[in-house]
Amino acid sequence: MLEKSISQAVEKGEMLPLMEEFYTIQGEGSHTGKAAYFIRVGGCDVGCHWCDVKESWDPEKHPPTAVDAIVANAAKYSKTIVVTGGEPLTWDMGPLTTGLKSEGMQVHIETSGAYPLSGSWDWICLSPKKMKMPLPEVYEAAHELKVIIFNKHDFAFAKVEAEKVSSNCKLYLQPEWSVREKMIPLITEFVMDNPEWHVSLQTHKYLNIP
Ligand SMILES: C[S@@+](CC[C@H](N)C(=O)[O-])C[C@H]1O[C@@H](n2cnc3c(N)ncnc32)[C@H](O)[C@@H]1O
Ligand SMILES: Nc1nc2[nH]cc(C(=O)O)c2c(=O)[nH]1
Ligand code: SF4
Ligand SMILES: [Mg+2]
Repeated sequence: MLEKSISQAVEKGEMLPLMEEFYTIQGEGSHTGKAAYFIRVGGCDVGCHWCDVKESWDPEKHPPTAVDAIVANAAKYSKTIVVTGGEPLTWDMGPLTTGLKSEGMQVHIETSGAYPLSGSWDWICLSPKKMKMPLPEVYEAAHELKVIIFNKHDFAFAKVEAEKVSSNCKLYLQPEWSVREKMIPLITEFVMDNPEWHVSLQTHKYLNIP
């Protein structure tokens, strides 16, 4: 394909910079423990200093891949698909989610909410970041709010963020991996004092799976 037609296809969400795809167990949040096929789309400019997938940030490092091919492949593995990144909402998620849903799949997203909500989703996990705050439409649509706890200030941030989501949105606190030993006791205490919040751990890292 010519370079211009590739960039036009990416613009329309018909091609996406694909970093990796893998069949594993959802390790985090509400669907922890569920088998799912992960589609990791490259490109993110939010810039979390503790991001565990920094290799995803530069979209130029990931080949533009036709959405039809991504869908056909994913269909072989699982009925549950998790689209993550990078920041998937950098791109138009319409064609990808239309394709996945036409195959009867349950389609979940992991997002910072920093860009307009595109695509149609069965489950939206919103993980807000102070550097680039979520858009109002993503707070409204989120099924799950997952706040990463890196330091004590993040508990106050979590409370403010919980005011912005719908009343039936599930609330999770997840320790930033590198400081988990320090933060887990604080998270435990906070959740016992504020039982509307639940603990989320990156269980895939304990299980040694992708
Ligand atoms: C890599 S991000 C990709 C999706 C999207 N950009 C986002 O941040 O939600 C997937 C999830 O991992 C979380 N995460 C990233 N690095 C982490 C770390 N070092 N410790 C704990 N959670 C982390 C993010 O907050 C997000 O919930
Ligand atoms: N097993 C597993 N579960 C996950 N949940 C969210 C992940 C992500 O990187 O978005 C992730 C991941 O990378 N692996
Ligand atoms: S928004 Fe997500 S992908 Fe982007 S830097 Fe933060 S954790 Fe990493
Ligand atoms: Mg991950």
